[in-house]
Amino acid sequence: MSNTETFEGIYVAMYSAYDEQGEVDAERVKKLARYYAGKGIKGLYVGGSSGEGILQTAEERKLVLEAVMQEIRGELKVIVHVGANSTRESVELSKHAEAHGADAISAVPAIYYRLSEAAVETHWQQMIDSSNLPFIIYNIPQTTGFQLSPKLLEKLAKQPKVIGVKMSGESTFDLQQYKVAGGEDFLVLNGPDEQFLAGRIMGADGGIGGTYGVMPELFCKLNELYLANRVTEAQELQYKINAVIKRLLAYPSLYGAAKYILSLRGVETGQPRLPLLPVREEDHASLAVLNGDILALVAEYGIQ
Ligand SMILES: CC(=O)N[C@H](C=O)[C@@H](O)[C@H](O)[C@H](O)CO
Ligand SMILES: CC(=O)C(=O)O
Repeated sequence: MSNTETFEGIYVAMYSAYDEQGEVDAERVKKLARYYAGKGIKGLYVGGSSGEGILQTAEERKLVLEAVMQEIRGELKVIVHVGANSTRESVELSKHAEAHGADAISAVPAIYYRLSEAAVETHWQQMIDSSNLPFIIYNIPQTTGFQLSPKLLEKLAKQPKVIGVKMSGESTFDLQQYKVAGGEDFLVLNGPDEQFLAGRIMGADGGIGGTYGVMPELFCKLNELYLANRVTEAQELQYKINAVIKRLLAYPSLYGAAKYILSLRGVETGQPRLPLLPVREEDHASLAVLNGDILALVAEYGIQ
């Protein structure tokens, strides 16, 4: 099977799961992974922006991945974000991911230092060389400040292990250029949830998203409508999804809001870790309304 066939589809960017003291809670991680396993998605993206990987120690990140693998290995594909500020730690996490049966690794460039393209290339290359897992570049220039050039992508993609890019930049033209630069079987996963449909039309093979976690069913449906060429209905659903995303983004903390919504469904994951702000008590009531509206949309689309 080709890489794109193997990995295309909808990936929930999984949130962190902490106990009430803010410690990683393996049981809660498992429960969260189990919740998603029943939703028709292709897989999970573990330890990315939504998963707060860069706010956790290497030991905590390992614990999270191990819990996920114990719970849903073989049921869902698992792409694990192993990017850390030091190459050394990223390599350690890559090896751990391979040892525990993850399906692919992925990484942002290192942050803080303004790194040259050569430095980022070396950083990624060490991870690629340290395991036999497929590698998916994570391009998110608005948070890292690093803009992946199609030239570097093309160079990296020549290696069989470099199978794709998670494109969180907002230009769908850049997305399409990555698709071209990567070649025939290069996987492009859409980042901005607000333009999933646009990304798909411009060449993405699926998506990984931070808001999918509160409405995975709706993104699966949107993907289905796209695949069935029902573009008008797909656009209508994307608009409805975007109204939800706009409401989510109006809170001081996207992940705080999303995690609170999950708690209303019986899936407890605690608060995000500082400096990401916790959900405010004064927002509980409006988040309950938002949760109701999401569930009504899911019902409207006839999804269980
Ligand atoms: C910049 C950023 O975090 N992008 C995420 C991943 O690509 C998205 O999934 C957003 O969380 C989402 O589109 C909401 O704006
Ligand atoms: C938002 C996203 O895709 C991530 O968690 O990395």
